[in-house]
This record gives sequence, C-alpha cells and structure tokens, in this order.
Amino acid sequence: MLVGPMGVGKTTVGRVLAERLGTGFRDTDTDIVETAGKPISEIFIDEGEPHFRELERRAVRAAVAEHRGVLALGGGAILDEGTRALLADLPVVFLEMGVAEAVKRTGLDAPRPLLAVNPRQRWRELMEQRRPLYTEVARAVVSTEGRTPEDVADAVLDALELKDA
Ligand SMILES: Nc1ncnc2c1ncn2[C@@H]1O[C@H](COP(=O)(O)OP(=O)(O)O)[C@@H](O)[C@H]1O
Ligand SMILES: O=C(O)C1=C[C@@H](OP(=O)(O)O)[C@@H](O)[C@H](O)C1
Ligand SMILES: [Mg+2]
Repeated sequence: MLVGPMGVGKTTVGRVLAERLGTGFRDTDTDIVETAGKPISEIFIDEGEPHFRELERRAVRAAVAEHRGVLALGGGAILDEGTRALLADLPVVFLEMGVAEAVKRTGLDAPRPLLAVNPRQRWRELMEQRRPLYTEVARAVVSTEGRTPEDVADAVLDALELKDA
C-alpha cells in the first residue's frame, strides 16, 4: 500500500511494483473517478472537497476489503481517522520527496485541484499537516529523490523485505 504526497509517484511506482510481484494494481483515485463519472478536478468544482473526501473514504474501505495486490491511495486519504485505522496492520509505505521535486512532477501532469494556485506554498502547508499522518500509518519510509520509478519499487521491496517474494 502506497501513501505520500501528490506527485511522489504512488500511481507510477504502484504499477511497477504490481508487475514485479505478479499481482494486481488498484488506485483509489481511479475508483473514485469511475464511481463519480467525472475527473477529480470536476468533483472538487461541482461538489467540493468534503464530498470528494467522503467518496475517497468509501473507495479506500472497499479497496482494502476487496483487493489483495498493490494499492495506491490519493495523497489526502490519510486525513480520515477511520482510514488511518484501517491501514494500521497493513504493509504501508510512505513515499517522500522535497518541494522542488514535487513542483517539477506535478507541474508536468494532470491537474491536481489542491495545487492549482500557489503550488509551492500549498504543497509545503499540506506536508506540514500530513507528514505526521503519513508517518503514523507507514511501516517504512522510502525517498524517491534521484530515483527512477523502478529504483523506487526496488527500495519499497527492500523496505518491506519482500525482495524474494
Ligand atoms: N521516481 C520518479 N522520478 C521522476 N518522475 C516521477 C517519478 N515517479 C513518478 N514520476 C512522475 O511524476 C508525476 C506524478 O506521478 P504519479 O505516479 O501520478 O504520482 P502520485 O500518484 O503520487 O500523485 C508523473 O508525471 C510521473 O511520471
Ligand atoms: O493530496 C490530495 O489531497 C489529493 C491527491 C490526489 O491524488 P495523488 O496523490 O495520486 O495525486 C487526488 O486524490 C486529489 O487531487 C487530492
Ligand atoms: Mg496517484
């Protein structure tokens, strides 16, 4: 299970990991988009963040119950106390990076509504609030700085001692 901030590579590394482990990959953001029938940015605009968080809470609960492979969560999923409790005994890895790398990665990618305005400052604020929560749920912390997604996947397997799985 991969947690960490927007753009750190949960989705990208999750796919690589699933392939390495010969298992399935699931991403709660994808599940939410399917359920809502529209992109995350539109959910934020039309119904607001609290509604998105409610969809996310349900999506994480369903995925944890049903899915046995690699699961990538959205960056804010750990804000929910019930979600953190669900993750308590699972092999959760916190992927991390610094703000410069975050801005570089998210700038190149699909829009994330929470970083639409003032991305650098917003990212710092979000990390201040969330870092303790990522740390609380994680069994291991893996840096993604200067590593390709393949290298990060290797480091995750090492950290969870799944290298020969
Ligand atoms: N280790 C990495 N090094 C460089 N770029 C990366 C790395 N991992 C992911 N990326 C890029 O960063 C962007 C965000 O990745 P993504 O997997 O969507 O992150 P998340 O799911 O954590 O928000 C994508 O453009 C992806 O190709
Ligand atoms: O950090 C957040 O609050 C969010 C992260 C996004 O997922 P990624 O972390 O996969 O970008 C997505 O769930 C939404 O835009 C909100
Ligand atoms: Mg993602």
